Amino acid sequence: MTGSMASFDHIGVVGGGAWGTALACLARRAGRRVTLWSRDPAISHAIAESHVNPVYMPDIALDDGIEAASDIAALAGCDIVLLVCPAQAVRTVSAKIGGTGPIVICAKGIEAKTGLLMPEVLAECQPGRAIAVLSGPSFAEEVVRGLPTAVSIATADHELGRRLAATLAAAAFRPYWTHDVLGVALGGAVKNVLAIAAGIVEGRGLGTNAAAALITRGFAEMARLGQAMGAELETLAGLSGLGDLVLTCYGPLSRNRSLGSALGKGMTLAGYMEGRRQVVEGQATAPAVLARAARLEIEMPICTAVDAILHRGADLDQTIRGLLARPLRREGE
Ligand SMILES: NC(=O)C1=CN([C@@H]2O[C@H](COP(=O)(O)OP(=O)(O)OC[C@H]3O[C@@H](n4cnc5c(N)ncnc54)[C@H](O)[C@@H]3O)[C@@H](O)[C@H]2O)C=CC1
Ligand SMILES: O=C(CO)COP(=O)(O)O
Repeated sequence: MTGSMASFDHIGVVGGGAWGTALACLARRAGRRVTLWSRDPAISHAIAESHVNPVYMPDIALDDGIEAASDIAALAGCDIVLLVCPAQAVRTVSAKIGGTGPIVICAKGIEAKTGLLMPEVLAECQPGRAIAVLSGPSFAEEVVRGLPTAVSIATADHELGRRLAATLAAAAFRPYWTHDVLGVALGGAVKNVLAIAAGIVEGRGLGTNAAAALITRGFAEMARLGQAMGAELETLAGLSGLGDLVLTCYGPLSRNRSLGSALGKGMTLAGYMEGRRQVVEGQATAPAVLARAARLEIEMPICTAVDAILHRGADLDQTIRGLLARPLRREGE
């Protein structure tokens, strides 16, 4: 089912970063009314009035007709709200969203202080409210440039999934829907940690064989944890899991991969992040993934290595040697 009968008309967007800006443009292309709130009012007003995001996407002309809200309360009247802030801010920001319409989580990560996935956080902050997760291989800049992109939208309610897909679909944007909320949220969170590892492989000059092995064995880690938590393998092997893993591990636009690449070239985490405003989700999510995996007794050697390099002062080359020297085993074990 497509067309106006099935769609929502007025879309609220929370967050004026790269992805919130891209989703606001997309929703305009899909023919919707769009109201965007950013915690930095200068950004939402520049998007609405000058069609540019001066901080997060300065070189790209944006779609017109996006309305700026100076108060998040203005989004209470929207039919749906896209929540597009960093994962670690989702709890605080979501508590301020009024109204009763569905909230579509577009952040990818795990809350560090609780180990909860984004839909689990929302269930605590907005109990009883319909929740969906939008995730998949989708660099914001390519979406704004109108390049073809496909994503997953997960929600427990099948009919809502269809409506959300119909609402956001545009000529070059193709959402698929699924009921596997946990699988979509988990895949998007774990891929960011693995993308840091892929960046290290690139920055350290370990070669393309190593990059392919990293993606494959990284996916095995994602699938092990995801299945133990109740996610479906089909989802993990889909756009929001394997699809986004491949994009961020190979795509130079990835901020997680770029951090890894800098670490691989010898830079420190603090040095890389200094003065940088863009979120690098894998940093905070790495320890949270491991905490969740430990509870289920799941081994995640690549994610463990990333966490050790980022947060435990582990030596990069020694950590890589350690991974390569792990006991040999049957593939698929
Ligand atoms: N950039 C991309 O290509 C994509 C990003 N995402 C996800 O979307 C989420 C947001 O990413 P981006 O927009 O790219 O990040 P960004 O770094 O470009 O922008 C982050 C936005 O969140 C706001 N923000 C930061 N802390 C906040 C707080 N405590 N309260 C309220 N607002 C706060 C910032 O002011 C900014 O508007 C992340 O979870 C990311 O993984 C998902 C798909 C694609
Ligand atoms: O999630 C993304 C694309 O799907 C963006 O990845 P980065 O956050 O690593 O830039």
